[in-house]
Parts: sequence; structure tokens; C-alpha cells
Amino acid sequence: MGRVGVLLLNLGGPEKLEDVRPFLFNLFADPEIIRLPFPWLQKPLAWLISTLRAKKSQANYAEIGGGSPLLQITEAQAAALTTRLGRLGQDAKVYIGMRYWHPFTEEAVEKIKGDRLQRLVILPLYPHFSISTSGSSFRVLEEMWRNDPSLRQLDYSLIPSWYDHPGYLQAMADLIAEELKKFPNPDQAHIFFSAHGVPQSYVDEAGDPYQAEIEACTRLIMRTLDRPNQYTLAYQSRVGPVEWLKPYTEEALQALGAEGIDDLLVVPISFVSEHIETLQEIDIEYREIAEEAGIDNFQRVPALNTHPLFIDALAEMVMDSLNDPPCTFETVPHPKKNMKMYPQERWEWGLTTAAEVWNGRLAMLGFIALLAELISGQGPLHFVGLL
Ligand SMILES: C=CC1=C(C)c2cc3[nH]c(cc4nc(cc5[nH]c(cc1n2)c(C)c5CCC(=O)O)C(CCC(=O)O)=C4C)c(C)c3C=C
Ligand SMILES: [Fe+2]
Ligand SMILES: [Fe+2]
Repeated sequence: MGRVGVLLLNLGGPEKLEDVRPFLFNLFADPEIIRLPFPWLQKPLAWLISTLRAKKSQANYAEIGGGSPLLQITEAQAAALTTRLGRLGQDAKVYIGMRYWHPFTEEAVEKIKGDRLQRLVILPLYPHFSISTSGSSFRVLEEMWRNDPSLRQLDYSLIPSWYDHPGYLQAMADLIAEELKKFPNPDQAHIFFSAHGVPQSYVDEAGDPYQAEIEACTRLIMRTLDRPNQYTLAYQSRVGPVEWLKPYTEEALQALGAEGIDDLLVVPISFVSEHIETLQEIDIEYREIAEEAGIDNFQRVPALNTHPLFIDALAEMVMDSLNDPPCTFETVPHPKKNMKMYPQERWEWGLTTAAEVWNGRLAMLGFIALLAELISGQGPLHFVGLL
């Protein structure tokens, strides 16, 4: 086979404190993160939430050195993958496409168009599929493919998720085994999987396979690890007023503390690189909650980053994808039509003409409330927990 391209998809993160607000704007402007009944409200609301949330979020980024390490780590993963594919005899160019910060997915696709590839493999750096992560990036790409005849000439294949890949599972099990050795009694340490949450409605109403994939993944990691340790799965990083996947990490930590657990090993599983939610949320915020709950020995497994077994696993997935029949945008899960998405359940009342009029009026009222929030800093968005 001639030259192939590999497009690594990731979320992106602010590199410096000034980037935080525009990064948050991009995130909240994504209808796969918040979907409003009126598309025209999407950007004003994103502007408002990002402006109001920026200070708190900047303070968190300041605690981890003033920016996200995500791009540097993703670049190192891309370089390691290029080398590994070269060793397997596959000349490949690896591109990085971030959803909410530079280098954006659109920039990567511009480069790809100039490079006359024979085949493109699209590989999200999220092991599990969610509408809000891989699904959102696929939607952006699908739109570009729809509008650009030159892209439609390109032979491509997606890898929707890979939480059950044996090489990935082995890399995770190795990282866990390595950390367990540091406990006074390794078999007694409680293993605590902390996955990034999503709103419950994504799973129940939009058909997001995320929760099922996370649950299957933790079982497979434990089977690969083959140790007698007890384990728990919980969901972190809840944002906003609606119900998210449960149990919530903070509540699960408190419950384990109350049960008398002293030795706890946290395993972040939704993400393969260190980022704000591991370095700040787990290492600082959840550690504090755990210690207050009486868990004295709180340790964390590092993210995979460029773990050699993990890079081998990525290379294997790319090689397999080159030989398998292509997987296209049409074949991956799409949110169900008319689904409710966070925080739409509060803002959608129906589709009749009368309801439309009322929706419009209420949306206006909502927007005024949001402006009040901006001016006073203490309005309804603080109340519901979005800020
Ligand atoms: C698999 C991982 C992730 C899922 C699922 C996910 C869903 C999701 N996220 C938000 C809101 C925010 N996410 C933020 C940052 C962020 N999110 C992920 C991963 C997943 N998000 C990562 C890796 C990062 C950090 C990137 C970095 O800078 O290193 C943020 C910004 C940070 C903050 O202010 O807390 C927000 C906000 C929602 C609403 C959502 C599902 C609907
Ligand atoms: Fe997130
Ligand atoms: Fe967070």
C-alpha cells in the first residue's frame, strides 16, 4: 500500500490562561455538548457561559502550570505512532485534529487534502465512543465530507471505539499492576475507576453507547489484570443542572471512606493522556475529598501517554483498519432524532405553533436572565450549578 494518513482526533485544551475563555466558547457552542431548541441561541449562550466560567476554569488551569498538556502529549503520541508504523513497514503521516482548540480538525483536514493520500485512517484518542466526544468530531468531519467533493474521493475508514483492544487492556493492566506494588498490601488496595461522566439523558434518550462501553472496559481491564482486588466504577466532572451518570466520583469516595477503606488506587479511564481532569480534578480536588472521608493512602495510576504497549496497540489498530472493510460516517452511532440533550429538558416544551411562540418568549426571558447573571454574577446559572 502507498502512503497512508492517520488522523488522531482529540478534544484539545487551552495552552495558556488567555486561551481558556475562547476554548470554553468552542466547547459550549458545540450542539453535541449543549443542544438548544433554537440554534440562534447556541452562540450567545456559549459566549455567556464561557465568559462566566472562565475565571473558575482559569484558576484550575493555573494549578497545573497555566495550561493543558494535551497537545504536547498528543504530539508525542503521534511521533511514537509514526515510528512504530514505520517499523511495521507502513509509511504513514500522522495528523492531529482537535475539536475545541488548535490544531483544529479543520486545519488537519486542509493538510490532508494537500497530501494526496492513498488511504486515511481516522482514529479518535478516546477508547470509548460518546456522542459528546468521538461522535462530535465525526459529525464535524462528516459535514466537511458532505460539502467537499475532493474529500469524497479519499478512501477513508473510521475506528469508532477500541476499549476492548487487547493491547490497550494490557497496557492499562500493566500500569495498574505497577502502582499496586507500591501499597503495603497490594491485594487489599481498592481499585477505583473514575470515568468522565455524561448526562444520563445521552444514554437513555440519545442512545449513547458510552456507559455500556465504560462498564465493559472496566470488567475487561480487571480480567486482564487478574488480581483479587475489589473495585468500583464512578463518574467524574459533572457540569450543569441535570442528572449525569452515577455514582458520582465524590459520593463514591465518601462511601468508601465510610466503609473504612484506607488504600485506594484511582484509575482514570476515559482518556489516554494527562489533562486537567487527572492533574487538577483527581490529584487535587478528589484527593482532598478522599482524605476528608478517611482514605489515607490515595494514589493514582498515570495516564497511558506514550506507554510502549499503548502505542503498539494504536499501530495494530491502524494496520487492521487498512486491511478491514472501511467503516464510514454512516455506520457509527448518531444521536437519535428529536432526542433531548442537556440541558434541553428544561427548555423544550413541544413543537406546535403555540408552543413555538411560547418557546420563543421563554427563550427571550431565559436570555434576559442570562444577561442578569452576567451583570450581577449571582443569577440562575449559579443556582443550577453551571458556573
Ligand atoms: C471521554 C472524555 C470526555 C467526555 C465524555 C466529556 C464530556 C463532556 N465534557 C463537558 C464539559 C467540559 N469538558 C471540559 C474539559 C475536558 N473534557 C474532557 C473529556 C471529556 N469530556 C477533557 C479531556 C477535558 C480537558 C481538556 C484539557 O484542557 O486538558 C471542560 C473545560 C474544563 C472545565 O472548565 O472544567 C468542560 C466545561 C460536558 C458538558 C460533557 C458532556 C456533555
Ligand atoms: Fe469534558
Ligand atoms: Fe472538570
